[in-house]
Amino acid sequence: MSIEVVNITKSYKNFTALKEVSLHIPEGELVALLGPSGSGKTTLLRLIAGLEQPDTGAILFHGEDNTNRDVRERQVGFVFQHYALFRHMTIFDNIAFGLSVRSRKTRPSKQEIKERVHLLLRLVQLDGLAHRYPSQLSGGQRQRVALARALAVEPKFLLLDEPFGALDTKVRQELRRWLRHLHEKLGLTILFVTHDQEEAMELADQVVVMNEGRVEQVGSPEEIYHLPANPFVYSFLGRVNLFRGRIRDGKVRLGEAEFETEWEHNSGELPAVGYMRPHDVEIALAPGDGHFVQARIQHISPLGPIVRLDLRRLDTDELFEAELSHQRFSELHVEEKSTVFVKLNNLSFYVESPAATTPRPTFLPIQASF
Ligand SMILES: Nc1ncnc2c1ncn2[C@@H]1O[C@H](COP(=O)(O)OP(=O)(O)OP(=O)(O)O)[C@@H](O)[C@H]1O
Repeated sequence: MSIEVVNITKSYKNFTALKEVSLHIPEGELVALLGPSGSGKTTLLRLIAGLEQPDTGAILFHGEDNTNRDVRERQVGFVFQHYALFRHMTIFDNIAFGLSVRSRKTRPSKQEIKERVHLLLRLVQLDGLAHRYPSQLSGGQRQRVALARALAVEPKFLLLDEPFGALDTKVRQELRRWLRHLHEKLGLTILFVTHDQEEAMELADQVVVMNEGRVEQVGSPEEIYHLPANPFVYSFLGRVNLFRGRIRDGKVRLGEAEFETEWEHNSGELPAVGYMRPHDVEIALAPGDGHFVQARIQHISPLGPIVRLDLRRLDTDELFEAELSHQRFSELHVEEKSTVFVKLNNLSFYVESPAATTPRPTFLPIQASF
């Protein structure tokens, strides 16, 4: 079942939690809503589920308007961060709950319910635990029961709100792999909320990046990582260095480094910012071809598989980070206070749009040639 969110706005008193949000979630996709705390992810999920009503806009399931349908009519499966199983019920009864409370006309027979629950228990790899109570399971097992319970009523799609948020890293990783596998097996449309970019990148077919009640970008994990639409997305998806400079007549100057770009606006000189990931920073002991600037190593931190260097540019005084493999680091024979040459590689430039009329700045990514 596909989901269409059309121009939704939602306010609480005088606070606008969602601002003109539109989104298309194709049938069968595993989609992540990713954003910082307070960006509106849960609000959007609750509106799709029918737990809240939008001020304006519409929600369509498979092209059919569901905006005014109530939560039960929408046939959505939910799982929240805190598993919220019924503590006084066995695992079997928890999973069977949604079916056994149906009206007599639509309720399956006892035998059918039993078969379905056992099928689901096998699916979530918990067969044999039907007679236990939630307190006798681990956090990861409880969360799988919550998923089985959501699936029992054969929902049109699944909405998961930080489903693994309360679990430790190792269990989270296991459950992610398991959810991916489950999705492949069932082919169900799944929309899940996370503020963990690694979780979104690892699991999702499409990632929706949200910020301050708006959608900043929708794309595959590769697209949002390699072609971020604006500085917010760039910064949210991992560590990043910022180099501030100016653009004029298509040339960006960042301290002593100068870059040709395809910028064609005739708007005089404007501030431009270059973004660069720490793992793209190349360190050398002598300048080579390209854009090298000099920097002094302030601090060296060996961090598992990589070594992180904190550096200070000599031309602009800007601080930035580089991440090197241990092998490259040992080849360089550098130490704190060494001066090195840094290649400004793979920079993405953004200029705040001079024509922006909206209350928030729009950014124009520009292509540069090196
Ligand atoms: N019932 C409510 N009344 C008033 N404000 C609300 C209500 N629900 C949400 N908000 C506000 O709307 C904004 C968006 O909240 P929401 O829970 O959707 O964010 P989120 O992205 O899911 O954040 P988190 O990751 O922290 O759960 C927040 O500033 C929140 O305080």
